[in-house]
Amino acid sequence: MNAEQKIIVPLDVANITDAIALIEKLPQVSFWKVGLELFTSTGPQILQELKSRQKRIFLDLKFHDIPNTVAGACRAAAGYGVDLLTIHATAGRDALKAATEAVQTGAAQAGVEPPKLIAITVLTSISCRQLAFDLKIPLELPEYALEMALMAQEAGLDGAVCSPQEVAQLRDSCGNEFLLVCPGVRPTWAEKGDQKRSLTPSQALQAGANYLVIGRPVTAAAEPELAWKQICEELATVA
Ligand SMILES: O=c1ccn([C@@H]2O[C@H](COP(=O)(O)O)[C@@H](O)[C@H]2O)c(=O)[nH]1
Repeated sequence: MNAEQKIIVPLDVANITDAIALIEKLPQVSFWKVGLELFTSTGPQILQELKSRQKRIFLDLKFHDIPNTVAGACRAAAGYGVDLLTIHATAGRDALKAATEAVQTGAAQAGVEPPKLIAITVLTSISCRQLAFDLKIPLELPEYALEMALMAQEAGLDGAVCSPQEVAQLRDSCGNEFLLVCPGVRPTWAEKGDQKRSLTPSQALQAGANYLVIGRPVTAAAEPELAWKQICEELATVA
């Protein structure tokens, strides 16, 4: 896989028209992420649009509910034939196990390949201070992220979502087969926005990420194609 194929670009737009415009503006992007805003607005129609263009799909719905409910949602989502699907690790061990089984059932019923199910460890918009003082978690953030990843791995998930700042530690502990997907990636020239635990694309890849989720540095750039090219050039130096 070349460096370009390791970048996932989020379609964080309000409607199908804006989504298609963005997909057509960036024909080089092979892996798109559909998140809460767009899926809530369009439903599965956007997945069909991406499939008709032979794109890979990360369906980032971040399920977080009781085991029976996340299992139902995972069965339905797996039936769409997407490549990656998310659940919050903090849904708990039983929910993670139920979700793992449900993606297999849902995909088999629909006759498609099951998605890789990956767990959100700690949102990249959360700082160490917020974890301690707002969420009252009495562990250091990297340690907590690792505990969440290990629980997900024990429950049978395929990987985790973590910030680039924790990816090296998770890679060491979870091994090379465990998928690690990093949002919160920022080239030196980009605004951080609400991302609190960033590294650059090359640093994130060198630290052990399988995939980088890079949104606004590309999609909100004055020239998205140029921003994409700059990121690919940076990654080519490490890949
Ligand atoms: O911990 C997480 C989990 C998911 N995300 C998602 O990734 C993208 C990041 O977009 P940027 O514009 O590059 O900030 C976005 O869709 C989030 O929902 C995350 O940022 N952190």
